[in-house]
Amino acid sequence: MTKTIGFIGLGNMGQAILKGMLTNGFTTANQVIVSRRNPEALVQIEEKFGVETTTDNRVVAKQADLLILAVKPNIYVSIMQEIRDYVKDDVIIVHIAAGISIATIETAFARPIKVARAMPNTPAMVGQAMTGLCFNDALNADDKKMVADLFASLGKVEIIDETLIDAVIGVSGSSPAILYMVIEAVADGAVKAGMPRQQAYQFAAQAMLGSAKMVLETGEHPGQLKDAVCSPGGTTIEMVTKAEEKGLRASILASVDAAITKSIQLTQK
Ligand SMILES: NC(=O)C1=CN([C@@H]2O[C@H](COP(=O)(O)OP(=O)(O)OC[C@H]3O[C@@H](n4cnc5c(N)ncnc54)[C@H](O)[C@@H]3O)[C@@H](O)[C@H]2O)C=CC1
Ligand SMILES: O=C(O)[C@@H]1CCC=N1
Repeated sequence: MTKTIGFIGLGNMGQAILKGMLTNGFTTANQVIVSRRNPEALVQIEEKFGVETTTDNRVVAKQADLLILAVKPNIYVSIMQEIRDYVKDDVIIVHIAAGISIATIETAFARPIKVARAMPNTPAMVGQAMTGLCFNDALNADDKKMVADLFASLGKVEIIDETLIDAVIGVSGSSPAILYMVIEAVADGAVKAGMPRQQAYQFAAQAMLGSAKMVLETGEHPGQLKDAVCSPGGTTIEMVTKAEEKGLRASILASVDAAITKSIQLTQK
C-alpha cells in the first residue's frame, strides 16, 4: 500500500482503526497523517503511533488518497464544508459515523465523490473488529478492494447494503458497550463470592471469548450451546431461570433496538 491515509479526528474509534492497520501491516506510520484540534493530544499521537500530525484539517485533505473522517457525527457537515475544496479529485472518503448517509456526504461535497461507509467497532484495537461496509457507485473494483482490505486488517468485514447499517450499529458497532457490561456483571457475581476482582475479569472475559468462538466455529445454534451447559437439576439451569425471570434477553433485545432506533433518528435529522 503506497497511498497516503489521512484521518480527520482521532479519538476512540480513529485510534482503534489506526492501531489495527499499523499492527497488521495494512500501512506504515510514514504513510499516515492525522489532524485533530488539540495540539497536546497530537503530540501524544505522534509519540504513540509515529505518524505525522497537524491541527489543520485542510493539510490532511490535500495529501490523503484515502481520507477517514473519524469525528463525531454532529460536526461531519461542517468538516466537509471545510475540506471539500482541498481534497484530491480521486480521493476515497471513508466515513464511519452513525446517522450520516452516503447521500449526505455526496450532497456536502457537491460533486461526484468516492464514498465508502463503514461501521467498525473498537475491538479493532486488538485485531477483532466486526465491520459492516458499503460503497457508492463511484468506487471501482480496485478501490473497493483497498477499503475492504483496510477493514479486513482490523478483524472481520462484511459488505452490506446501506439499508442494513442501522442494524450493524446495534449488533456490532454499539454492542461492545453492553457486552462489557455483561462481563462486568458476571465478574461482580464472582467478586460477591470472594474472588479477587482482576481474577474475576479474567474468568468472565475468557468465558465470553470462548462462548463467542463456540458460536463462530461450531456453527451450532446459540440455544443448543446454552442447553449443553445446563446439566439437569444443576447450577446453570438455576442461572438461566433467574436470567429469564429478570428479563435478561428482553432487556438486551430492547437495548439493541434502542441503538438502532437512535441511528435511524439521527439519519432522518
Ligand atoms: N466509538 C465507537 O465505538 C465507534 C464510533 N464510530 C464513529 O466514529 C466517530 C468518532 O467517534 P469516537 O471516536 O467515539 O469519538 P471521539 O470523541 O473519541 O473522537 C472524535 C475525534 O474528533 C476530534 N475532533 C473534534 N472536532 C474536530 C475538528 N473540528 N477537526 C478535527 N478533529 C476534531 C476530537 O479531537 C477527537 O479526536 C463517530 O462518528 C462515531 O459515530 C463508529 C463505530 C464505533
Ligand atoms: O455511540 C455511537 O454513536 C458510536 C456509533 C457506534 C458506536 N459508537
